Amino acid sequence: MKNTNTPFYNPSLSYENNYQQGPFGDFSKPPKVNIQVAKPTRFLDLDVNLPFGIPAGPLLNANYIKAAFAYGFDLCVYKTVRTKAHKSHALPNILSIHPQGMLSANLDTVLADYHYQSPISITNSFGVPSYSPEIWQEDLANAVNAAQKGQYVIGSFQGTPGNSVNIEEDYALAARLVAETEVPILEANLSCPNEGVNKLLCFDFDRVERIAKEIKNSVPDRPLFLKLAYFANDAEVLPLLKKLDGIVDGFSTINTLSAKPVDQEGKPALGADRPTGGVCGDAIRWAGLDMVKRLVRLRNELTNHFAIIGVGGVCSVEHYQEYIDAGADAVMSATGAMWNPNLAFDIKTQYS
Ligand SMILES: Cc1cc2nc3c(=O)[nH]c(=O)nc-3n(C[C@H](O)[C@H](O)[C@H](O)COP(=O)(O)O)c2cc1C
Repeated sequence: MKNTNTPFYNPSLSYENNYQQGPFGDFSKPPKVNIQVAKPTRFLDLDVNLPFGIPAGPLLNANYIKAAFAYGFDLCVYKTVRTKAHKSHALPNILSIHPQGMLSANLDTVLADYHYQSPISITNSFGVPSYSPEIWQEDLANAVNAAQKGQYVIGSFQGTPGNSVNIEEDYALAARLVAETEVPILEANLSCPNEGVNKLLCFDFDRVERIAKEIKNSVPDRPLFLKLAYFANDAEVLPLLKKLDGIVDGFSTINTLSAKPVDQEGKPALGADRPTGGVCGDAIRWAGLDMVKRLVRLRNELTNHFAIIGVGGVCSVEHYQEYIDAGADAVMSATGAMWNPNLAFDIKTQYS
């Protein structure tokens, strides 16, 4: 294990301070190089320089998106927004975790602390904060304008119980507000808890179908991705894919695997009120790859045409290649990119 670079998001500062002061490390200054790939790749019906980028979360605002574009990340997801302002959880929001071997999808207990080491795995716990639309719409439009040739912003959003008459309408409203910024691609985050049920929204297939239809009715002219959690086998996700055929344009997967982060004494490391946290980074790559292979297999079986964005544990050129070999149309890295802002350039060096 070795120590890591300065991450572009500072885990020891609050979300608000990161929003105001970041990005940090290399992302706070222009890159020393500019590596281009020889030929663009088709993604949806767009030409993208390299189908690689940063998924929803670490790119908090236009300043982060601009830095990510400058560092060659060509698909940049603007952090998930809501229809009303929503506060972040208090610190800690990010802790390093040290799983013994591979993390399972069954709520493992893992040691969590502040020793960030490579290969990097973390737990993140923010509660999907958002500023109000008055603030994020202008900023997102600014981010969209920063894209250079072959680069695209994806606007991530989610509905919030209580913000509209029902959750379906709130997703549709959020989609409309995001689309007003001229963002070219939409992504609905469904890997959030379902109302009143101890399960994620993406496991409630009827509701997901209703949400996807409402969004499409509301914004018919923009490609729509759904962000999915990990499904452990083909049979579990097959009915969802059947319901969504022809409604959505693609899936981005995975979000995080849940775990119980604990300190040296075995107490909840995120605080007594947060016994579980989402794990991302190296420890979940197996699950992201498993999901991509599953979706590729089922896409072939169903003769569907959805696009797949592979996410989870991408920390190196080899990991990017593993996802492409598995059949992903595009690949993204959150944790890996946070601790290695030159990751897109590393990959482009191999492909140029
Ligand atoms: C700091 C941080 C914040 C995140 N916030 C969000 C979010 O707001 N919406 C979302 O859909 N996913 C969010 N995620 C999950 C990532 O998009 C991604 O699915 C997950 O981190 C797995 O990728 P990784 O292993 O490359 O980190 C967040 C991840 C991190 C590290």
